[in-house]
Formats: sequence, structure tokens, C-alpha cells
Amino acid sequence: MTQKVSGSPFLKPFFLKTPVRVASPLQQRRHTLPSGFPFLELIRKCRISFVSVSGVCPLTLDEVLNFLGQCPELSLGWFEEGQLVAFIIGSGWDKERLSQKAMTQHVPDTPTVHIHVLSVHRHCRQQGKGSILLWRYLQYLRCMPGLRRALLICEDFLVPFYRKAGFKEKGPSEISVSNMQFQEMEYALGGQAYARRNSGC
Ligand SMILES: CC(=O)SCCNC(=O)CCNC(=O)[C@H](O)C(C)(C)COP(=O)(O)OP(=O)(O)OC[C@H]1O[C@@H](n2cnc3c(N)ncnc32)[C@H](O)[C@@H]1OP(=O)(O)O
Repeated sequence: MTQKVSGSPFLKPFFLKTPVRVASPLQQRRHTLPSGFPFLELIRKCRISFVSVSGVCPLTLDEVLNFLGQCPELSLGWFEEGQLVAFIIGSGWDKERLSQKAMTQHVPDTPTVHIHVLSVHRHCRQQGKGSILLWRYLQYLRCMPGLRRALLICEDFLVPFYRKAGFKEKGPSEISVSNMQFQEMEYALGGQAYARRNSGC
């Protein structure tokens, strides 16, 4: 499903005009990367337009490129008219809880996905896009064999946002970035046979 242009890996793209419907595999195949898709724009926006409320970009450019290169299938982008409006970057992890190492490391072939960042372009926030992309991403993960759960860390004020999406709190994270503290949250992907059967996987 990964598409490459000029040798660079890209987020798996999709257009979501009618967000509550999950696209069938056939429909997904019709979604093609716009020609000349500006990959570098993603990187630029990651720094300028996708930064967090506290002004911190959760991932460095090198880390984004690293994860896109190592596990592009765990990232997802939302494009409108060829422009990236939101994205999720994930990687694999193999421990019960996230540690500082998880911030920079991808562990392949594990049942746990570490969601490093969900980010919506600052002009497109509070329109439901973050929730929709996260929901779509979790549906997508459910379709991937062997995956059992997704983990993330977030600041306290975003706990209700992730709770609403079905995540459960695991308590304070041992990870700290620039003296910021985080809560760790978990989403169970397993035991969703009904969802899998009915989600076009
Ligand atoms: C694992 C991680 O990535 S944690 C870091 C999350 N990402 C960031 O901080 C990057 C900058 N922020 C963003 O990109 C976006 O604001 C996101 C991803 C947090 C939310 O995406 P949006 O599209 O704006 O959210 P969406 O419209 O779907 O949902 C809105 C809900 O999000 C929550 N929310 C969004 N931003 C905030 C905020 N700054 N403070 C508190 N709650 C917030 C609220 O619960 C809100 O619900 P309400 O409308 O009832 O008030």
C-alpha cells in the first residue's frame, strides 16, 4: 500500500469527503497520490503548521523521515486537494509500557503500535478531523494481522480527547520531553472480529 515517488516513502493517502464511511479495499485502491505530491511540504508543515499547543513539534525532521522510511505502513495522511491536512506517525514497540527509547526506535513485527503523533494543520483544527483520522487509523490497524494494541503519550489536557476515541489511561508516563510530563494511554485492537468482518478488511 506504500507509494514511493522519487525514492521517498509517503504516508498512505486517502480522501475522506464522507468521513463516517470506511472505504472498501477497492475504493482504497482508487485513491492515488496526487502527482508531484509535496513530500517536503509535510516536513515543513510538521515544524510550522502542525506544532502542538505548547509550540513543540513532537518529532524532529530526522525522526519523521526515519519512521516513514522504516515503517511507512504505520503512518497515515489525510489529503484534501493534494494538500496534507492531518497525519499520524506510528512505529512498532515491544514492551508493556512506552519508554524513552520508544521515542526514536521502531521494533518490527510486534503486536504494539506506538502512535508518536497525531497532528492536524492549525487551520483545520476543531473541525473533527483529528478524531476522524484517528478513528480511521485505528480501523486500519485492526485490519493488520498480528496487531493487538496502540499506545501513545499525551499531555493531560488531551486525555479526554483520546478517552473519547476509546483509549484507556495507563498512568503517568516515564517519558519526559523538555520537562513536560505525559499520560500514557492504550487502545485495544484485539478481539474485534466483528469490527474486522464489517470494516472491509
Ligand atoms: C500522541 C499525540 O500525538 S499527542 C499530541 C497531539 N497533537 C498535537 O498536540 C498537535 C497539535 N494539535 C492538533 O493537531 C489537534 O488539535 C489535535 C490532533 C490535538 C486535535 O485535532 P482536532 O481536529 O482539532 O480535534 P477534533 O476537532 O477532532 O476534536 C476536538 C476535540 O479535541 C479536544 N481538543 C483539541 N485540542 C485541544 C486542546 N488544545 N485542549 C483541550 N482539548 C483539545 C477537545 O476534546 C475537542 O472537543 P470539543 O470540540 O468538545 O471541545
